[in-house]
Amino acid sequence: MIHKSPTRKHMSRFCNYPVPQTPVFQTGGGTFSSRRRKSSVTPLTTPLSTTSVRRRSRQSSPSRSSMISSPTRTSSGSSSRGRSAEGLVNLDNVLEGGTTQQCRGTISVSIRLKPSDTNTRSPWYASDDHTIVHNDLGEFWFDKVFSPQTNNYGVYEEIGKPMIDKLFQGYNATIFAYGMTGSGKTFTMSGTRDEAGLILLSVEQIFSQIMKESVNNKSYEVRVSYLEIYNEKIYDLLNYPSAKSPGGTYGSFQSKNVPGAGAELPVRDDARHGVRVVGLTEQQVHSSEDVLRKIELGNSNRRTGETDYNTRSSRSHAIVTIKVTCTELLSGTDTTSTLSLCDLAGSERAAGQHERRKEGAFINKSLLALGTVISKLSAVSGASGGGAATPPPTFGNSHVPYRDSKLTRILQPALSGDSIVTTICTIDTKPDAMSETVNTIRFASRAKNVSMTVKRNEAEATHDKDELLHSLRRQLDEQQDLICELRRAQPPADQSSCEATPLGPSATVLMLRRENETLKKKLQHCERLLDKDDAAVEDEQFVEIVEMLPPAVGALLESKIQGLESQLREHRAYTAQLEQRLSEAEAEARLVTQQARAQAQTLSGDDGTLQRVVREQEEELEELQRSLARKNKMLDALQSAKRLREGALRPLNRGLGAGAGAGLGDGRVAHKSGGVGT
Ligand SMILES: Nc1ncnc2c1ncn2[C@@H]1O[C@H](COP(=O)(O)OP(=O)(O)OP(=O)(O)O)[C@@H](O)[C@H]1O
Repeated sequence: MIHKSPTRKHMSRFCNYPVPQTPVFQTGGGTFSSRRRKSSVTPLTTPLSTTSVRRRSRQSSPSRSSMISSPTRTSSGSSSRGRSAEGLVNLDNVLEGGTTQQCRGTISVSIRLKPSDTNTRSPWYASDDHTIVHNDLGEFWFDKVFSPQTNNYGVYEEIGKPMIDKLFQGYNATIFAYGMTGSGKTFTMSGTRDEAGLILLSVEQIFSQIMKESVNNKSYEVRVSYLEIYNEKIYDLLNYPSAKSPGGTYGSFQSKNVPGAGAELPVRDDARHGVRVVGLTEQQVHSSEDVLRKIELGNSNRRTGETDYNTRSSRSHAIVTIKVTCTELLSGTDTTSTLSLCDLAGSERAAGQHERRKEGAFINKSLLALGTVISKLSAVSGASGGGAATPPPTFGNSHVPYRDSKLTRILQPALSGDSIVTTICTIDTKPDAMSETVNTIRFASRAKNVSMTVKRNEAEATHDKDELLHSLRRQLDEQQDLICELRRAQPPADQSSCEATPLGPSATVLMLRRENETLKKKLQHCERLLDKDDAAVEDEQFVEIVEMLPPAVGALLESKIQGLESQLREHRAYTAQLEQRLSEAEAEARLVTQQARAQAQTLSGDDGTLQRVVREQEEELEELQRSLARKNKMLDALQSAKRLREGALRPLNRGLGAGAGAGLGDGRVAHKSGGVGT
């Protein structure tokens, strides 16, 4: 959006470069002041209030250093927050039942100035965080203007992070980079080895957010796809033949080696999903590293070549789509939101080389189609008054030529209100790029005028309830098996619990103990006898009696005592032997117990961990049982509702007959496909 219309003087001096249109927002022929425009046309990613912006700024700073190698804070990055928070306070959300169901506003547009590689003073410069100035053309106001000093992280914080936040609120989000060849689109989106780009930073944020949100019975699935549009043909960059032709571009495909790889993919209007690329692979990913590996693979497949402005110019439009599906386990509902990151090929003047010229023609044609679509959307928005106060128009597809190129067909859902859209327009401020820069500013101005209403994706019931139940039951069984296994592997809490295991070495110990007990009792008995005998022998009266007895009787008594003494010696020897065996058996038992403990520790880390694991498993088991009970209730309710509905519909169906139902279905399909046409 233009902050100040260029003066006549400026226009006459720069008549070779048609100046971007004046803003469409006018009252009684006059243009709104910049402050008025800021508050009336609100980008969809703008935070709700000043406080929320400031809070987010503080919260995001700790993660900054962890995400980039050189966390230098640019002056523009830090000052912009306060500035933007002043003017952009009204997001115009529609609230339904306390929850934001849709967002209304305009496409958010930013300009990024590429650092100059010469000492020549450029006529373009950023005068503040929202204004780009040309010495002669005047000032142009946008949601954000990034000075040449802003690094990729600064750009990500301003335009990438708010989009990820929206993604997790259930909105689709699209970021695309537009600009002339060599102006920094790929640098912004993909970054370099030293400086991560928007794709990497966004993916990291998505996975860190998933880590935070994966509690409270939510589970996430992330899928990635990557396509390119080269010479008006769509290719899957993740399903591609491996060999490159000499010269850096793909000359001929070797699809015979990889089935389906490298084949051109058609675009179709799907009744359920709208516009989609048929056959595009979506690969499941589990970490940001996983995504990056795939994107690197895709990048190596992307067609590049040398142009006058860029030694490694992207010769195709490339779109990375990250699909995040959140499943609420308790309600069994899924919400899928997609983030699309588009690195468009650069607009350029005619190149010398034939191949480059041909590619350039396709690139320019598709960018022209995109420009026309944006221009139409901008005009429709302008005609309806733009701004948040007036409801944005529903774009009749017949007015907007989406079908003029593959790029606009693919971007059609996003531009028709299916997604929050942010565009970053990169410009190279060197003098010989002047006409391309003016074109980019014109495109950006028109994009800034496009207002749209974006609906939040609705949660869908998981299709197969039986499958969910089955999987919960299976989990339950597995948990129970695991608990039993852990209990079996767990060593006894104390030594005496050896008895709990009737087999194995502890049974030997038990047997020996019992034998020992018996022997001890026998020994005690013998000792008692012996004690008696000894006492008797030592007893003076007993001795007197023995002496008084006839010698034969005395001798008999004495021999009895001696017999008892020898029996006692035998028992003592036997007891010593048994005690020796017992101590050996106990040593063996200790060894076995230690081994059992060690085994259990290997299984669970240590005794405490094992106990904890068992406890956690039990808690989880209880939770699953509760969840199962809730599911069962829900199923019952659904089934009874279904029966009721069938009961209610039966007389109606009989009245209408089968033909009427088929007619309704056909009518819906015809209406849908008619709606998508141009
Ligand atoms: N903001 C920037 N800071 C530092 N270097 C940059 C910046 N923008 C671009 N460059 C450098 O300029 C060169 C061209 O950039 P890049 O390849 O990103 O351009 P592009 O717009 O994607 O071009 P094309 O459309 O031809 O693919 C690269 O070497 C890149 O590293």
